[in-house]
Amino acid sequence: MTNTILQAVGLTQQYGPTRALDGVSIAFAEGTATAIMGASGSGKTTLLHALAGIRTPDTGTVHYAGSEISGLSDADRSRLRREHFGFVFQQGLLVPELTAVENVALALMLNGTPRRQAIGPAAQWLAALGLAGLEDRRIGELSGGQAQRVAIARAQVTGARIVFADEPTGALDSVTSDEVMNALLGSTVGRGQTLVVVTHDPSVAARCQRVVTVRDGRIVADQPTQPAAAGVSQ
Ligand SMILES: Nc1ncnc2c1ncn2[C@@H]1O[C@H](COP(=O)(O)OP(=O)(O)OP(=O)(O)O)[C@@H](O)[C@H]1O
Repeated sequence: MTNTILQAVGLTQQYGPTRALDGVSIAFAEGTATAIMGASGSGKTTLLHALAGIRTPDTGTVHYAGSEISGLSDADRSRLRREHFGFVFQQGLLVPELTAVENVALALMLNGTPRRQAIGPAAQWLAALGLAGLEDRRIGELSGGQAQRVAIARAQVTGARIVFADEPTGALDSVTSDEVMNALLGSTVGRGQTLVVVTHDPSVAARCQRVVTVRDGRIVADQPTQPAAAGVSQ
């Protein structure tokens, strides 16, 4: 029996005349990778933000590891996000003035870890993602795929139990996209953690165990992928 780590019930979100979420209920089993697909404007990012506690929906609840997060104060939700969740976006939102290892260490430092204790684990994560030797490069001195792997290391260094990714391969060519997905899957579901990834790319979705399709703020399909297609390779 798999554990449900995240569960949303009845999420709605209205932006003026636009119903971005229209009664979405969904649960995620721990240790699985789920792709969220759908046309532009269908509500994918709004759903991801509601699930991750970035934004409180108008109505509905989100439970993480059995506790309701939708009712937490902003400060408590921020702490929960920093300590339990990791984020990877299309543009990695890395700090260009800092080096690769400093960007990763920053996630730990924001949680109160002193810099000298943060650098070691940050360097270990970079090495695990194939970036040994590039620790002291600034972000502008890395390729797009390398920078996304720095973002994955930053999302994971705090021990995040769920990684939320929004178009993590959107700016990459197909070979680099595949490498980044290998890194993302290997560092999450490959270690028993959970991945929720918004993507337009069917080849990214095919690497996940489950594909959820959103249209007009509703889930219109929720299906497992072919077992042969899904999978984790390092
Ligand atoms: N802050 C906002 N204010 C007003 N409308 C918004 C806001 N955020 C999103 N919307 C609208 O809500 C709908 C859903 O947006 P959302 O970003 O969730 O879609 P999406 O499926 O992620 O799209 P894309 O694939 O283009 O990123 C869209 O019609 C969008 O214009």
